Amino acid sequence: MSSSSSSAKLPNVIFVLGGPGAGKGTQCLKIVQNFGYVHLSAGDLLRAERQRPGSKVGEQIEDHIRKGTIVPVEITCSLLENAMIESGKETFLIDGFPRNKDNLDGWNRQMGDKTIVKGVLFFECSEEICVNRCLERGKQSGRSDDNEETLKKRINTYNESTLPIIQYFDKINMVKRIDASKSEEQVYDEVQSALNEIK
Ligand SMILES: Nc1ncnc2c1ncn2[C@@H]1O[C@H](COP(=O)(O)OP(=O)(O)OP(=O)(O)O)[C@@H](O)[C@H]1O
Ligand SMILES: Nc1ccn([C@@H]2O[C@H](COP(=O)(O)O)[C@@H](O)[C@H]2O)c(=O)n1
Repeated sequence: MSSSSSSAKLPNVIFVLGGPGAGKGTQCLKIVQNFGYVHLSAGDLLRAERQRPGSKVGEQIEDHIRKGTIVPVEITCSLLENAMIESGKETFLIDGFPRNKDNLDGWNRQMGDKTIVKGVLFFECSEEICVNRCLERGKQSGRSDDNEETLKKRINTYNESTLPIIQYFDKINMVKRIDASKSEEQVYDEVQSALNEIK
């Protein structure tokens, strides 16, 4: 992975991580409006690919989403890279990625020389709040994974596979912790301070 000072010409990336329902997508929308980043949600890209007529990996993606497990990085990273290229822009919030070691290793292989990772926004939130937010969202979202059974698996995947990735970034001082249990406005105040420090 390129460090923050390797080249001014490469696209800049901020990874956005946190538990399911922590509020990553909500805050990314606010950031886009005020900071001009392009928001790419790995989950949204996977859901769109799952629906795309003719997709060879649609069933595989659906299987992982229903089980709350992580899609192989070759699929997710290609979707991210294509979306980055199509946007024609140079600053990206990559939301919900890297979710496990396979994601991180795959990113480093495929994108490590093509991007600069500037930092990680970590939306810290209790399991209870995350689950409640997802169940509330599930009443309207139509998402096949916003239900109690899948949420147990998603939380398990988060604890076992994603937290170690956040800890890895923390050890190399790349993480900005945000208290995501607060109101949307309070969380966004913390987000702005964090982004100003990353820039
Ligand atoms: N600070 C907040 N306080 C209360 N509710 C919130 C807050 N932030 C987001 N929400 C609500 O919680 C739900 C989950 O938020 P959001 O979709 O942004 O989470 P996420 O981290 O992107 O989730 P996922 O990773 O599962 O896609 C949404 O219904 C959203 O409106
Ligand atoms: N890097 C990723 C991101 C997501 N997934 C799959 O999508 C599901 C929903 O993700 P959200 O970020 O929208 O909550 C997630 O549970 C995974 O099944 C993935 O495989 N890899």
